[in-house]
Amino acid sequence: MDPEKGGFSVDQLMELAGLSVAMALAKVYSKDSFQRVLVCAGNNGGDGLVAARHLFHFGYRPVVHYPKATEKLLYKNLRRQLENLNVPFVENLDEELKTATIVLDAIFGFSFRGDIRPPFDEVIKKIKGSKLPIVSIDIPSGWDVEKGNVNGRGPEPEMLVSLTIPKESAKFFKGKYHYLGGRFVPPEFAKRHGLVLPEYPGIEQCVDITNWNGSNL
Ligand SMILES: NC(=O)C1=CN([C@@H]2O[C@H](COP(=O)(O)OP(=O)(O)OC[C@H]3O[C@@H](n4cnc5c(N)ncnc54)[C@H](OP(=O)(O)O)[C@@H]3O)[C@@H](O)[C@H]2O)[C@H](O)CC1
Ligand SMILES: [K+]
Repeated sequence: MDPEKGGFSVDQLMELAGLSVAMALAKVYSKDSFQRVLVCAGNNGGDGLVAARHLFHFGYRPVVHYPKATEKLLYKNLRRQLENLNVPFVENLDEELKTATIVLDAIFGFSFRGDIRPPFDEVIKKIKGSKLPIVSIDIPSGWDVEKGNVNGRGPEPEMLVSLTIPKESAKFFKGKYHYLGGRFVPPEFAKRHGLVLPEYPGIEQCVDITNWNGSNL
């Protein structure tokens, strides 16, 4: 456990974040019309792998493109969990984009810096070039964390699922649906850091913030 993270292990945060992403996606895109979810995961895209697992259990048929697999135990376990469900790990993005109904962008988050390096430059180019709706986790991949889609490098997703609190760049999001997930911020912590969080309805793990004007928006 890392006291820096308020006593949560990374696995815990990732599980809750990934669950909230799967739930948010499922609220907007029904499994009957959007069954085949192409999850594109970056080397740190653990929440994408978690979301893929939950989407499988919700009745979707996810496939995962994970071109730079991380060898840390946490990530190996997340892979094993998906393999045990026979969720395919796919290589050929061009082929998969022909049959997918939606893309879940779990490539980069708030630690993305500089120019997009291989193999993710191609991945981002391909998902951008497809006509499929894109759901981005936390920050659309390739976007500057603060300034947004600098030089149009990243996709313009139809849906954004911010985690814990919308990041600076979320104010540049022009898509249709904006949700917040990661329901684990202690109220005292939020108060100390001046974070204004929306209220989660009932027992939900995510909240629709499309028309909300709170922190960073
Ligand atoms: N956002 C939240 O509130 C939560 C996130 N959670 C989990 O946290 C990780 C995200 O971890 P983070 O380290 O921030 O990772 P990123 O997704 O931003 O990826 C960073 C790695 O990407 C590589 N990188 C960075 N810049 C580039 C670039 N220009 N081109 C190519 N690759 C780049 C870099 O790796 P290298 O080894 O290649 O240097 C970075 O390490 C995520 O898994 C979430 O699950 C929590 O779940 C909850 C809250
Ligand atoms: K992302």
